[in-house]
This record gives sequence, C-alpha cells and structure tokens, in this order.
Amino acid sequence: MLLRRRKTVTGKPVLQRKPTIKPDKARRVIRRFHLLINKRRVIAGKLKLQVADNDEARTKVLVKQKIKTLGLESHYREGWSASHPDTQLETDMLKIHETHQLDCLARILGYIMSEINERGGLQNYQIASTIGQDKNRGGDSSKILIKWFQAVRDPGHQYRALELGSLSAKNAISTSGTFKLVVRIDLNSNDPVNIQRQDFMERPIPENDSERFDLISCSLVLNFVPNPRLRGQMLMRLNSFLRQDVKSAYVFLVLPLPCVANSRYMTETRLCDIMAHLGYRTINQHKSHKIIYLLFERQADCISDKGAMKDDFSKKKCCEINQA
Ligand SMILES: C[S@@+](CC[C@H](N)C(=O)[O-])C[C@H]1O[C@@H](n2cnc3c(N)ncnc32)[C@H](O)[C@@H]1O
Repeated sequence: MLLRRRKTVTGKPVLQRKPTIKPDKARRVIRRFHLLINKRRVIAGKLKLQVADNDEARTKVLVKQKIKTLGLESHYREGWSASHPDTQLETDMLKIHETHQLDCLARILGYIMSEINERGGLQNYQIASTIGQDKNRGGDSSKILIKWFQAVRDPGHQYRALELGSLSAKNAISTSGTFKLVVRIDLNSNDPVNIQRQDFMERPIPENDSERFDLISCSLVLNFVPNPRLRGQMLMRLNSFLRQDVKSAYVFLVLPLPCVANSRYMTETRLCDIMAHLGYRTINQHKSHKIIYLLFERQADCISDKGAMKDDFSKKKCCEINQA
C-alpha cells in the first residue's frame, strides 16, 4: 500500500483527513499505471481480448472469461500471485511486443491485473491524479477559467458547464456562481453523488440544446487519453456537447506544459492550429511554470465528431512539419 493511515488501538483512523502523496511519488504512480495499462493493451491485442481501460470491474470479468476459454488459468494465477516487483516478469512485461507464447502472455497479464486490482494500483493512481489540485501545486485550475470567463460572459445569460475529469464539486467552476448548472463527470468518480462516473467518449450525444452546454472544461484530461487518435476524437467530440442555440460557446483546455513545450510531436501553435481547424478561436492563454491554460471560443463553422479532420494532423515530428 502506498498510503498508510495511523490507527488508534481500536483500529479507527486517527485522522479523518484526505490521504496525501508527494508530487514526485504521484508522478511515479501515474507513470507506472500508464505503463501497466499500455502493456495490458498489447497483451489484449495478442489474445484477441477486449478490455475496457476505463472500467476495471468489467475488464476483470472479460479477462477472466478469456483466460478460461483459452485454458490459461494456471499461468494467469502464477502471474497474479507472483511477488511485486518480480524481476523476470518486469523484464518480460517490457518486452511484451516480442512475446507470442500464450502461457507467457497470460502470466504477465495476471501480474498486471493483480497490481492494478489487488495491490493498490488503481486506488493509488486515483489518489495521485488528484494531487494536481493541491493548493501547493497551483490548486484548482478553474480559478483561471472563472477569471477569464467573467470578462466574456453576458450577465443576463444562464450558463451551463460540463466538467470532464472532475475531481471535486468544490472547485471554482462549481462554487463561483458563474454557471447556473455544472455537470461533472469522471471515469472513476470519487464522489458519486456529485460527480457522475462516466467516460466522456461514451456519453450519449445530446439530442437537443437543453442537454448541451455553454462551456466544456477539459482540465488535465486530454493528457490522460492514451493515444493521439483518441485525443483527436476527444477534441472532435466536444462540439456535439456545445449548445448550438447560442452564438458563443467555449472550451477550457488545460495541459501539463511539457505536452506542448517539450514534445517532439506537439507545440502550442500546432495545438491551436488543430483547434482552429476544428473551428475554435483561442481567446485566452496562460502558462505557469508547469501548466498551460487555454480558453477557446467556438466559431460558426465548428467541426463535430461527425465531421472529419481534413488537414493532415497525424503524428509527425515538429521538425518535419516545419520543413514541409
Ligand atoms: C489529473 S485528473 C484532472 C482532474 C482535474 N480536472 C484537474 O484539473 O485537476 C484527470 C482525470 O481525468 C479523468 N479522465 C480521463 N479520461 C476521461 C474520460 N474519457 N472521461 C472522463 N474522465 C476522464 C481521469 O479519470 C482523471 O480523474
């Protein structure tokens, strides 16, 4: 277990505070979780197994069924009950692309599944994900949104917001009074009463404007999406959730600064070009030491998920783009 709480002699926790975790450790936990998910995806491809990265309970059932069908239970159990970390299994996991033997795939899958489900992998990842909201780390990113939004909003209009990847119902977006309604969703809600557990990519497309929003907040979420194609799909999907019956609708996008400042494939300009191609104009931008904040306004000819990326925004090194 990553986090321990002190207990009284009766076994009750001494403190009722939220568990905390240091930033360095949080980064390591998040990196490890992403590695496990990526390697599991590779194994799933090889075993022709469907996994739901966003739904561990369902994935567990699907994995068990497949392993049983393939008669690989004993190998899977071996990996599941191995000690963590196991040097050999760690090495095998890193080389999973080269592996085709079913017994080996099942063993590593068991090893991965037990780390995610039994050894605190998912739980620690969820706690680590929340630390960006820590006051000492810049805190709630929606404070910047509210500051910007106050300048563009029409005081007579009743705004509705959709917050993707919501970790708290007490952030400025929910408490400032700027929005009449805030719908909060997250893949793994830590507050099911106020935050709906939902994958944005599976949220049903609204049928009318009463179900759409004036603003979508996508703060530190896009960087959690595992590959460029899905990231593009997430951006394209936004417009389907923005109200069509109003002139102005907005997307608030927040990313770790290295995603655009230290990436071979993405720069701030390229990101804004992609958004412009989709039909959004950048109206505010701010960079802190670690984070970039952007506010986009939808233009009349915005592309939704039914449209297509006409321009070539495939994964290319930025130096190749500059030479083209
Ligand atoms: C680092 S947290 C960011 C939280 C908060 N918005 C912030 O700005 O600090 C990222 C969250 O995005 C959520 N997330 C990632 N992909 C998502 C998706 N497709 N639908 C809903 N939530 C998603 C994750 O579950 C995680 O809780």
